[in-house]
Amino acid sequence: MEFYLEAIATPEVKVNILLNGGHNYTIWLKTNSPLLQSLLAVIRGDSQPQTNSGAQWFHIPLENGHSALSFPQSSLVGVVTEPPLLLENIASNDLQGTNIFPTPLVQIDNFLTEEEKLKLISYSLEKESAFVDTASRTNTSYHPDHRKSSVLYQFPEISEIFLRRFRKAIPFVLSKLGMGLFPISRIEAQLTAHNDNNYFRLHKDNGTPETATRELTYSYYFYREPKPFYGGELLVYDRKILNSCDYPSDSFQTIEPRNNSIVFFPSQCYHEVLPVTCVDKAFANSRFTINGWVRREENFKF
Ligand SMILES: O=C(O)CCC(=O)C(=O)O
Ligand SMILES: [Fe+2]
Repeated sequence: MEFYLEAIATPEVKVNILLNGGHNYTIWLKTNSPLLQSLLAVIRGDSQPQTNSGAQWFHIPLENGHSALSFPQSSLVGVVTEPPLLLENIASNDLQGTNIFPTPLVQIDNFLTEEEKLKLISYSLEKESAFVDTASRTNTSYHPDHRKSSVLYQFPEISEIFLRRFRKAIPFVLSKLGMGLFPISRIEAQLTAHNDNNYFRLHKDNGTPETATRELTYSYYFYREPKPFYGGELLVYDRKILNSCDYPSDSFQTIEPRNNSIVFFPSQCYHEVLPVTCVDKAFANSRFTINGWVRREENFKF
């Protein structure tokens, strides 16, 4: 199922520009405005080097163009943004001679109410016959055993329960992960079941042209109590950059699929689901998830 939203992340950001000498000015900018990107690039220290013609300048129209704020790039000391836009400090990581980037990750417990979670469980059990094998969509002759699980792509009856909570969490989650806000084109969601000896081998979620706009991966876990399976941990790997390509590093975090918890991480990070052991093999005793991806608008670049 795919949900189309206008943009749940704030479309406009309040930016307080801090200049040398203690001056500051507040303006409002769209999250995808080139001016905002340029201001952030200067703060990050990755703007173009200055040319012979002298210092580069910012010229910012104010009051519908009746006045302008002009200052050289070198006067920009910082910006205060509301909501917070956090910058990934790639440059300083390079300086330290490391090409390993720890994956930021957030897991939130008690994401839904107990009643809502129970409703998701009984809904999933009612729909057992509508679940399909994931193998046909994911496995290839090259990787015949890449994934084993079953999935339900349509579940309109319960999407609202989940989405209500999900929408609210996004700005907090992006800020916790150190990811900037982005205009959201859509949120994808699927309901999966991992039963005995089901797994999903190492992969990342945005590695093809069709999936390239996925920015944020999430997985919400729910199942019957007492916990009817073991295994099924999610391993999320740190990133290793070599010759501008990224690979999973040897280091990873192990996420216990705690009942009624949701985990978030950037879609560019490699991860895998370890095999589940579900002794009685009953569908009702599966490790269930609602999982998916938050996509940015196609033409938006960080
Ligand atoms: O079930 C999980 O914990 C993650 C699933 C996953 O990685 C995916 O569906 O792409
Ligand atoms: Fe994945």
